[in-house]
Amino acid sequence: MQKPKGHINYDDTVISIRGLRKSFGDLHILKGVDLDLFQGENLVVLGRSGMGKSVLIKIISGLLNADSGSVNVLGEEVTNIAEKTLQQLRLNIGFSFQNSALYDSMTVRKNLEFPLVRNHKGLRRAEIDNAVETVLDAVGLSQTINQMPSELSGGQRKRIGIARTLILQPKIMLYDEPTAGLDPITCIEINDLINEVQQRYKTSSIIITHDMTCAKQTGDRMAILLDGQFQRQGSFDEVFATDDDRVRPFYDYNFIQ
Ligand SMILES: Nc1ncnc2c1ncn2[C@@H]1O[C@H](COP(=O)(O)OP(=O)(O)OP(=O)(O)O)[C@@H](O)[C@H]1O
Repeated sequence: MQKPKGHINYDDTVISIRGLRKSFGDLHILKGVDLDLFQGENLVVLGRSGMGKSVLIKIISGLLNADSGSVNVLGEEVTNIAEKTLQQLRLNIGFSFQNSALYDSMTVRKNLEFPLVRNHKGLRRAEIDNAVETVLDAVGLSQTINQMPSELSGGQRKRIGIARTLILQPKIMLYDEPTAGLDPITCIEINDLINEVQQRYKTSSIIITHDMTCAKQTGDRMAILLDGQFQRQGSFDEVFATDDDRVRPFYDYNFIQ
Protein backbone atom coordinates (compact mmCIF):
# COMPACT_ATOMS: atom_id res chain seq x y z
CA MET A 1 0.00 0.00 0.00
CA GLN A 2 1.37 3.43 -0.94
CA LYS A 3 1.53 5.80 2.03
CA PRO A 4 -0.61 8.91 1.54
CA LYS A 5 1.25 12.19 2.05
CA GLY A 6 0.33 15.35 3.89
CA HIS A 7 -1.10 13.87 7.08
CA ILE A 8 1.65 15.11 9.42
CA ASN A 9 1.33 18.34 11.40
CA TYR A 10 4.89 19.58 11.94
CA ASP A 11 3.61 22.43 14.13
CA ASP A 12 2.35 19.96 16.72
CA THR A 13 5.02 18.00 18.62
CA VAL A 14 3.41 15.15 20.57
CA ILE A 15 6.68 13.85 22.04
CA SER A 16 9.69 16.06 22.68
CA ILE A 17 12.80 14.57 24.30
CA ARG A 18 15.89 16.58 25.22
CA GLY A 19 19.12 15.42 26.84
CA LEU A 20 17.65 12.13 28.08
CA ARG A 21 20.08 9.98 30.04
CA LYS A 22 19.58 6.51 31.46
CA SER A 23 22.09 4.11 32.99
CA PHE A 24 21.81 0.79 34.77
CA GLY A 25 24.76 0.77 37.17
CA ASP A 26 27.87 1.26 35.05
CA LEU A 27 25.96 0.50 31.86
CA HIS A 28 25.28 3.87 30.21
CA ILE A 29 22.45 3.22 27.75
CA LEU A 30 20.97 6.60 26.76
CA LYS A 31 23.56 9.38 26.71
CA GLY A 32 21.75 12.58 25.90
CA VAL A 33 18.94 11.56 23.56
CA ASP A 34 17.09 14.28 21.62
CA LEU A 35 14.00 13.30 19.64
CA ASP A 36 10.72 14.79 18.41
CA LEU A 37 7.59 13.00 17.23
CA PHE A 38 5.14 15.11 15.23
CA GLN A 39 1.37 14.74 15.18
CA GLY A 40 0.29 12.14 12.67
CA GLU A 41 3.83 10.90 12.01
CA ASN A 42 5.16 7.33 11.90
CA LEU A 43 8.72 7.48 13.24
CA VAL A 44 10.84 4.34 12.88
CA VAL A 45 13.55 3.81 15.50
CA LEU A 46 16.44 1.61 14.39
CA GLY A 47 19.45 0.42 16.32
CA ARG A 48 21.45 -2.62 17.31
CA SER A 49 20.21 -4.94 20.04
CA GLY A 50 20.89 -3.58 23.49
CA MET A 51 21.16 0.06 22.33
CA GLY A 52 18.19 1.07 24.47
CA LYS A 53 15.23 1.26 22.09
CA SER A 54 12.89 -0.56 24.46
CA VAL A 55 14.24 1.43 27.41
CA LEU A 56 13.39 4.60 25.47
CA ILE A 57 9.75 3.68 24.86
CA LYS A 58 9.39 2.48 28.45
CA ILE A 59 10.57 5.91 29.64
CA ILE A 60 8.14 7.61 27.23
CA SER A 61 5.25 5.59 28.67
CA GLY A 62 6.37 6.11 32.27
CA LEU A 63 7.24 2.44 32.88
CA LEU A 64 10.85 3.39 33.63
CA ASN A 65 12.29 6.55 35.17
CA ALA A 66 14.90 8.67 33.39
CA ASP A 67 18.10 9.65 35.21
CA SER A 68 18.05 13.17 33.73
CA GLY A 69 16.77 15.18 30.79
CA SER A 70 13.32 16.17 29.62
CA VAL A 71 10.63 13.87 28.20
CA ASN A 72 7.49 15.76 27.24
CA VAL A 73 4.57 13.62 26.09
CA LEU A 74 1.32 15.29 25.00
CA GLY A 75 2.29 18.36 27.03
CA GLU A 76 3.16 16.46 30.23
CA GLU A 77 6.71 16.15 31.59
CA VAL A 78 6.87 12.44 32.39
CA THR A 79 10.17 12.71 34.28
CA ASN A 80 8.31 14.68 36.94
CA ILE A 81 4.70 13.59 36.88
CA ALA A 82 2.13 12.73 39.55
CA GLU A 83 0.94 9.09 39.48
CA LYS A 84 -2.65 10.10 38.72
CA THR A 85 -1.62 12.29 35.79
CA LEU A 86 0.59 9.48 34.50
CA GLN A 87 -2.34 7.07 34.58
CA GLN A 88 -4.42 9.52 32.55
CA LEU A 89 -1.56 10.05 30.11
CA ARG A 90 -1.10 6.30 29.65
CA LEU A 91 -4.67 6.03 28.37
CA ASN A 92 -3.48 8.08 25.40
CA ILE A 93 -0.51 5.81 24.74
CA GLY A 94 -1.08 2.46 23.06
CA PHE A 95 1.69 -0.07 23.55
CA SER A 96 1.93 -2.93 21.03
CA PHE A 97 4.21 -5.50 22.67
CA GLN A 98 6.40 -7.99 20.82
CA ASN A 99 4.46 -10.93 22.21
CA SER A 100 0.97 -9.37 21.68
CA ALA A 101 0.29 -9.91 25.43
CA LEU A 102 -3.20 -11.40 25.04
CA TYR A 103 -4.94 -13.21 27.90
CA ASP A 104 -4.98 -16.85 26.80
CA SER A 105 -7.98 -17.79 28.96
CA MET A 106 -10.25 -15.10 27.43
CA THR A 107 -11.97 -15.00 24.04
CA VAL A 108 -11.02 -12.28 21.57
CA ARG A 109 -14.16 -10.36 22.63
CA LYS A 110 -13.21 -10.50 26.32
CA ASN A 111 -9.60 -9.56 25.55
CA LEU A 112 -10.81 -6.46 23.74
CA GLU A 113 -13.41 -5.52 26.34
CA PHE A 114 -10.94 -5.78 29.19
CA PRO A 115 -9.08 -2.45 28.86
CA LEU A 116 -12.28 -0.63 27.97
CA VAL A 117 -14.29 -1.82 30.96
CA ARG A 118 -11.36 -1.31 33.32
CA ASN A 119 -10.72 2.27 32.21
CA HIS A 120 -14.25 3.49 31.40
CA LYS A 121 -16.62 2.49 34.16
CA GLY A 122 -20.35 2.66 33.48
CA LEU A 123 -20.33 1.97 29.75
CA ARG A 124 -23.52 0.31 28.48
CA ARG A 125 -23.41 -3.16 26.93
CA ALA A 126 -24.27 -1.78 23.49
CA GLU A 127 -21.42 0.76 23.69
CA ILE A 128 -18.94 -1.95 24.64
CA ASP A 129 -20.15 -4.25 21.84
CA ASN A 130 -19.95 -1.42 19.35
CA ALA A 131 -16.39 -0.51 20.39
CA VAL A 132 -15.28 -4.15 20.15
CA GLU A 133 -16.86 -4.61 16.72
CA THR A 134 -15.37 -1.35 15.43
CA VAL A 135 -11.77 -2.21 16.36
CA LEU A 136 -12.13 -5.78 15.11
CA ASP A 137 -13.35 -4.41 11.80
CA ALA A 138 -10.41 -1.96 11.76
CA VAL A 139 -7.92 -4.85 12.01
CA GLY A 140 -9.92 -7.02 9.59
CA LEU A 141 -10.72 -9.83 12.04
CA SER A 142 -14.45 -9.52 12.78
CA GLN A 143 -14.88 -13.29 12.33
CA THR A 144 -12.57 -14.13 15.25
CA ILE A 145 -14.71 -12.47 17.95
CA ASN A 146 -15.55 -15.70 19.80
CA GLN A 147 -12.23 -17.47 19.27
CA MET A 148 -9.53 -18.09 21.87
CA PRO A 149 -6.04 -16.62 21.30
CA SER A 150 -4.62 -20.15 20.98
CA GLU A 151 -6.77 -20.63 17.87
CA LEU A 152 -5.21 -17.63 16.11
CA SER A 153 -2.08 -17.39 13.94
CA GLY A 154 0.84 -15.21 15.02
CA GLY A 155 -0.24 -12.49 12.61
CA GLN A 156 -3.83 -12.61 13.86
CA ARG A 157 -2.65 -12.39 17.49
CA LYS A 158 -0.60 -9.36 16.55
CA ARG A 159 -3.68 -7.74 14.97
CA ILE A 160 -5.82 -8.48 18.01
CA GLY A 161 -3.07 -7.02 20.23
CA ILE A 162 -3.19 -3.84 18.14
CA ALA A 163 -7.02 -3.83 18.26
CA ARG A 164 -6.93 -4.11 22.05
CA THR A 165 -4.70 -1.07 22.15
CA LEU A 166 -6.85 0.87 19.68
CA ILE A 167 -10.04 0.34 21.68
CA LEU A 168 -8.95 3.13 24.04
CA GLN A 169 -8.39 5.41 21.02
CA PRO A 170 -4.82 6.39 21.93
CA LYS A 171 -3.19 9.47 20.45
CA ILE A 172 0.23 7.79 20.40
CA MET A 173 1.08 4.22 19.37
CA LEU A 174 4.34 2.55 20.39
CA TYR A 175 5.06 -0.57 18.34
CA ASP A 176 7.87 -2.80 19.63
CA GLU A 177 9.09 -5.00 16.73
CA PRO A 178 5.63 -5.43 15.18
CA THR A 179 6.74 -7.87 12.47
CA ALA A 180 9.15 -10.02 14.51
CA GLY A 181 8.65 -13.73 13.90
CA LEU A 182 6.07 -13.33 11.10
CA ASP A 183 6.27 -14.60 7.53
CA PRO A 184 6.92 -12.00 4.78
CA ILE A 185 3.30 -11.81 3.58
CA THR A 186 1.97 -11.36 7.10
CA CYS A 187 4.70 -8.75 7.68
CA ILE A 188 3.39 -6.75 4.73
CA GLU A 189 -0.16 -7.04 6.09
CA ILE A 190 0.99 -5.75 9.49
CA ASN A 191 2.86 -2.88 7.79
CA ASP A 192 -0.34 -1.98 5.92
CA LEU A 193 -2.29 -2.16 9.18
CA ILE A 194 0.15 0.22 10.89
CA ASN A 195 -0.41 2.68 8.03
CA GLU A 196 -4.18 2.18 8.14
CA VAL A 197 -4.18 2.85 11.90
CA GLN A 198 -2.22 6.05 11.26
CA GLN A 199 -4.82 7.20 8.72
CA ARG A 200 -7.99 6.06 10.46
CA TYR A 201 -7.12 6.89 14.07
CA LYS A 202 -4.82 9.87 13.31
CA THR A 203 -2.22 8.37 15.62
CA SER A 204 1.40 9.44 15.98
CA SER A 205 3.62 6.38 16.27
CA ILE A 206 7.06 5.17 17.18
CA ILE A 207 7.88 1.88 15.50
CA ILE A 208 10.89 -0.07 16.76
CA THR A 209 12.02 -2.58 14.18
CA HIS A 210 14.98 -4.48 12.74
CA ASP A 211 12.92 -5.20 9.62
CA MET A 212 13.94 -2.75 6.89
CA THR A 213 10.87 -3.50 4.77
CA CYS A 214 8.71 -2.56 7.74
CA ALA A 215 10.84 0.58 8.22
CA LYS A 216 10.52 1.57 4.58
CA GLN A 217 6.80 0.83 4.26
CA THR A 218 5.62 2.39 7.52
CA GLY A 219 8.10 5.12 8.35
CA ASP A 220 7.66 8.76 7.45
CA ARG A 221 11.04 9.30 9.13
CA MET A 222 13.82 7.11 10.51
CA ALA A 223 16.01 7.71 13.55
CA ILE A 224 19.04 5.53 14.24
CA LEU A 225 20.17 5.07 17.83
CA LEU A 226 23.97 4.83 17.88
CA ASP A 227 26.10 4.82 21.02
CA GLY A 228 23.37 6.28 23.21
CA GLN A 229 22.18 9.06 20.90
CA PHE A 230 20.16 9.56 17.71
CA GLN A 231 22.96 10.36 15.33
CA ARG A 232 21.11 9.96 12.02
CA GLN A 233 17.55 11.08 11.31
CA GLY A 234 15.71 11.59 8.05
CA SER A 235 13.89 9.76 5.28
CA PHE A 236 14.75 6.11 4.58
CA ASP A 237 16.97 7.09 1.66
CA GLU A 238 18.66 9.89 3.62
CA VAL A 239 19.67 7.80 6.63
CA PHE A 240 21.15 5.05 4.47
CA ALA A 241 23.06 7.40 2.16
CA THR A 242 26.22 6.75 4.18
CA ASP A 243 29.27 4.49 4.32
CA ASP A 244 29.10 4.41 8.14
CA ASP A 245 29.69 0.78 9.02
CA ARG A 246 27.46 1.13 12.08
CA VAL A 247 24.55 1.95 9.73
CA ARG A 248 25.13 0.22 6.37
CA PRO A 249 24.68 -3.36 7.67
CA PHE A 250 21.04 -2.66 8.58
CA TYR A 251 20.35 -1.94 4.93
CA ASP A 252 22.75 -4.44 3.36
CA TYR A 253 21.59 -7.37 5.47
CA ASN A 254 18.00 -6.85 4.41
CA PHE A 255 18.32 -5.80 0.79
CA ILE A 256 21.54 -7.20 -0.70
CA GLN A 257 21.61 -10.81 -1.93
N1 LIG B 1 15.31 -2.85 34.06
C1 LIG B 1 16.57 -3.04 33.66
N2 LIG B 1 17.57 -3.26 34.54
C2 LIG B 1 18.85 -3.42 34.13
N3 LIG B 1 19.23 -3.36 32.83
C3 LIG B 1 18.30 -3.15 31.92
C4 LIG B 1 16.92 -2.97 32.27
N4 LIG B 1 16.20 -2.76 31.14
C5 LIG B 1 17.09 -2.81 30.12
N5 LIG B 1 18.33 -3.04 30.59
C6 LIG B 1 19.57 -3.12 29.77
O1 LIG B 1 19.59 -1.98 28.94
C7 LIG B 1 20.14 -2.32 27.65
C8 LIG B 1 19.18 -1.87 26.57
O2 LIG B 1 18.03 -2.73 26.57
P1 LIG B 1 16.83 -2.58 25.52
O3 LIG B 1 15.88 -3.67 25.84
O4 LIG B 1 16.32 -1.19 25.54
O5 LIG B 1 17.58 -2.87 24.16
P2 LIG B 1 16.98 -2.79 22.70
O6 LIG B 1 17.72 -1.74 21.95
O7 LIG B 1 15.50 -2.65 22.76
O8 LIG B 1 17.39 -4.24 22.17
P3 LIG B 1 16.62 -5.29 21.21
O9 LIG B 1 16.74 -4.75 19.81
O10 LIG B 1 17.40 -6.55 21.39
O11 LIG B 1 15.20 -5.42 21.70
C9 LIG B 1 20.40 -3.81 27.70
O12 LIG B 1 21.78 -4.01 28.00
C10 LIG B 1 19.55 -4.30 28.84
O13 LIG B 1 20.11 -5.44 29.45
